[in-house]
This record gives sequence, C-alpha cells and structure tokens, in this order.
Amino acid sequence: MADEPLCVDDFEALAHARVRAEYWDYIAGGAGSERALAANRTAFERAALRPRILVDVSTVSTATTLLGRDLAGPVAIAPTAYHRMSHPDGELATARGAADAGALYITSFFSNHTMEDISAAAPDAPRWLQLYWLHDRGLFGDVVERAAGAGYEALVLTVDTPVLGLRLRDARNSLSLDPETIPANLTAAPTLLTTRTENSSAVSAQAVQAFDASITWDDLAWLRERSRLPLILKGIVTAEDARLALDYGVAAIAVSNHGGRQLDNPIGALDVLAEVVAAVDGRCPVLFDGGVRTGHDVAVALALGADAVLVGRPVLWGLAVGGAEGVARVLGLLRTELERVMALIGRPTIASIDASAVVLR
Ligand SMILES: Cc1cc2nc3c(=O)[nH]c(=O)nc-3n(C[C@H](O)[C@H](O)[C@H](O)COP(=O)(O)O)c2cc1C
Ligand SMILES: CCCCC(=O)C(=O)O
Repeated sequence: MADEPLCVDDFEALAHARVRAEYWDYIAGGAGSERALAANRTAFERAALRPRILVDVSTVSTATTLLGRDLAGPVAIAPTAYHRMSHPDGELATARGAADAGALYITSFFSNHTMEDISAAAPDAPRWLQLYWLHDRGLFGDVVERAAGAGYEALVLTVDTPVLGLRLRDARNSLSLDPETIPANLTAAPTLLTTRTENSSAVSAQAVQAFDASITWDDLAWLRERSRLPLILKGIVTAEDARLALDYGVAAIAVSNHGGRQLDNPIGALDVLAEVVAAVDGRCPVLFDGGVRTGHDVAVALALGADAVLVGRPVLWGLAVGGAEGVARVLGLLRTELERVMALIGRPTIASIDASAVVLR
C-alpha cells in the first residue's frame, strides 16, 4: 500500500488531511514567530550518535523503569489537550492505544473525557495526570484528591504556563471549540467553558479564565496536603529551577518548552537538557520532550541524560489516522526504530546509552 505510514512523519502527512484546518493549526502551531517550534527540531540536527562496534546486539531491550513502574520502553505520551479534535473517541482511544503499546500515558487536565472515564478505558495501564493550577481552588483540589482513586500514579504540574503563549494561528482563525471538545474535567465550572470568541482563540480564553498565574514554589505544599502521589514538574529549562525543584522534593523533572507553544525562544528544548541533567546530578529522573520524531531522537535525548522522553504531536497524528490503533502504531514505530538504533550504536540496553553515545556539533 503506497500510503502505509512507515515513520512518524508519514503519520503527520496523513493526519493533516483528516483534521479540520483550525484544529490542525492549534495542534501544529507554536508561539509567536514559531522560533522555539523550529528550534526544537534543528537542535536534533546538531546531535550525532557515536556508534560502537563488535558489541553483542543479538538481543536489544528497550525495557526501563520510571518511579518504580516497569515500562516497555522509554517513550511516553506527553499531555496534550482536547483529543476529540483529532478523533471522535478522543482520550479513550489514546488510553487504549497507550495500553496496547505498554507506554505511560500522561493525561492532560484539559481532556475531552473525564479522568475517571479515561482510566476506565484501559485499567491497570501506567497513567499520570497533568495539572494546570486553577483559580478555582475548590475545583482544583477536588481533581487532585480524586486522582489517586481514579488510578493515576503521579501528578504532573505544568509550570511553564502561567499564561498561554501567543498563538497567532489560533487568534487569526478565531479558534472556537465544538461542544464535544470542551474540557470534561471542568464541566462543574461552566464559566470556564468559553467556546467562541471574536478575533481571538477560545483555548486562550479558557486559559485566561482558568489558570492561576500567582502560584509560587511555596504553593506546592498545598498540593501535597491534598495528594500523596509523587509530584513531577513539567517545563523546567534552567539549572536554577532544577535545583529548586529538588529542594522542594519533586519526584521527577520534565525538561520541556511545551512544544514551542509558550515562549517564542530561539533555542530548542534539547539545547537545555544537559544543563538540567548536570544540575540534577542523578538525584531524580529527568524526562524530556520537544521535537522527538524518530528512534534516533530518542537515543540522542537518552544519551544527553534523559531517563525517558515524551511525544506530543506524533500521538495526535496517530490518533487522527487510526484511533487507538494509530496511537499504538506510532508508539510501536518509535520503539522499533529505537531498537534498531540501539543495535547500530552497540548499546543493547537503555542503561548503556550513556554520554559517550552522542556528540554535539
Ligand atoms: C495540541 C497540544 C496540546 C497540548 N496541551 C498540553 C496540556 O494540556 N498540558 C501540558 O502540560 N502540555 C501540553 N502540551 C505540550 C506537550 O505536553 C509537550 O510538551 C509538547 O507537545 C512536546 O513537543 P512535541 O509535540 O514536539 O512532541 C500540548 C501540546 C500540543 C501540541
Ligand atoms: C487551555 C488548555 C491549554 C492546552 C495547552 O497546554 C496547549 O495548548 O499548549
């Protein structure tokens, strides 16, 4: 079959043809002039793998462990909002696809199904819940308190989004949301559910209404009082903040520039990974996301010190193309590509992909 997708980029082309234009722009776009979005990819062009030879790679294993959980591989699903923009089954399909692939699924707080329904779609699969800190402490505390009972094993607080980045594509499109794409966890607060605005984006309006931009490090204690789940901070890009996060007892750090959707910075997420890894110095796991599209990219991020990587848009492409099966295929592709790369660089286990496996040009 001529258009059988053989790599993640093939899924992008197929998905583009299936997703409504305004939704596609929301998914694909970045902030401002989209320099950070572009830099996330070009950063990988400067990283080359250093193959070692005559190593026994007759057996290669991508198996790894994260916060005590055994995972089939080091590639997890980044939290992305509104999966019904990509497929009518939304996050329920994503959850099933992730479970089939044995991958960790970090569910976005802004999902089109409730966090309970998503869990029920694939019980027992590894799952973390991403959070945005809401103005409405009652609603926010309720979600946080429900997370453990709903089967989530960790909380991922996104810390790079006190306000939403300037998404020009969405503003130009006056991006509006259909009734089926409202955030299901927020239906108790209908005032947060703007679906249409003039000359701006409804997603941006929802963020303005919902997000509390006043929170600081000391507010983390409030979160801790409401849940004993391990806490991960997502969106750390400096050594200073990595050290502070450790002082505040986080379980892990996710290095991310939000897929180039927040600050319009000319530096890629990969360019700051080494700085954070050095500051953390092995004291907690470091996750990475931004521009990972191939098994080669995964190996590069691991060699630069990440314990696992997250993929955002590629999962939405798989979802748009083939629902749960498409999600599983994208994740499976990345895993088989990684296996091949591991054989070719003479590193048959995840632990063996160390700093000597990469050179930055
Ligand atoms: C459509 C879309 C929605 C997103 N929604 C969220 C979200 O709800 N919460 C969050 O923490 N990050 C969100 N992100 C950022 C992703 O978690 C991740 O950082 C980013 O997509 C990684 O880059 P990649 O898409 O190049 O893999 C979103 C990204 C996209 C593309
Ligand atoms: C109000 C939902 C924000 C989702 C998000 O994080 C993004 O679009 O990048």
